[in-house]
Amino acid sequence: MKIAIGSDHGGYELKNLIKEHLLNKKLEVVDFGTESTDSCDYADYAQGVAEAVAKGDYARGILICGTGIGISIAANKVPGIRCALVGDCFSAKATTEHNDSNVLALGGRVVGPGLALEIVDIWLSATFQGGRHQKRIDKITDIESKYYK
Ligand SMILES: O=C[C@H](O)[C@H](O)[C@H](O)COP(=O)(O)O
Repeated sequence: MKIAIGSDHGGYELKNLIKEHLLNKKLEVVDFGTESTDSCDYADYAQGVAEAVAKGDYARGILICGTGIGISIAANKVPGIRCALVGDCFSAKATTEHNDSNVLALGGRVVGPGLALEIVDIWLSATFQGGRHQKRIDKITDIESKYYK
């Protein structure tokens, strides 16, 4: 599985930890930046990762900023992206099973490293359940089509 990962300065340290964790699991991970803790703008990294996932170049994306909020808002502007901001294990499983989220957002200043890695593992290993959930995702896509021509 190919995973695109990106962060702003507020998520930089957690991003490195997650990257190392995924590489140890022999997953293919490509880092879309940022490269340091110097102040930068989360929208730039959200766009890079979200567009790469939407194009189909990567199966999943992971985005981290200070809270996870700004970077998830930005990612969700890219058509085809279902970015879920997650801070607990129950939601990590549910958002794959129910929302088929293709991007995970985390808050580097919110969740500790242990919980963050657990969330990533649960999110990646859960399976989309389809059925009634697919119908609901189709309705999200319908909303997108109304605004993005
Ligand atoms: O939603 C936005 C993110 O949490 C940013 O990481 C945060 O706003 C950056 O804040 P600052 O520029 O004060 O480090």
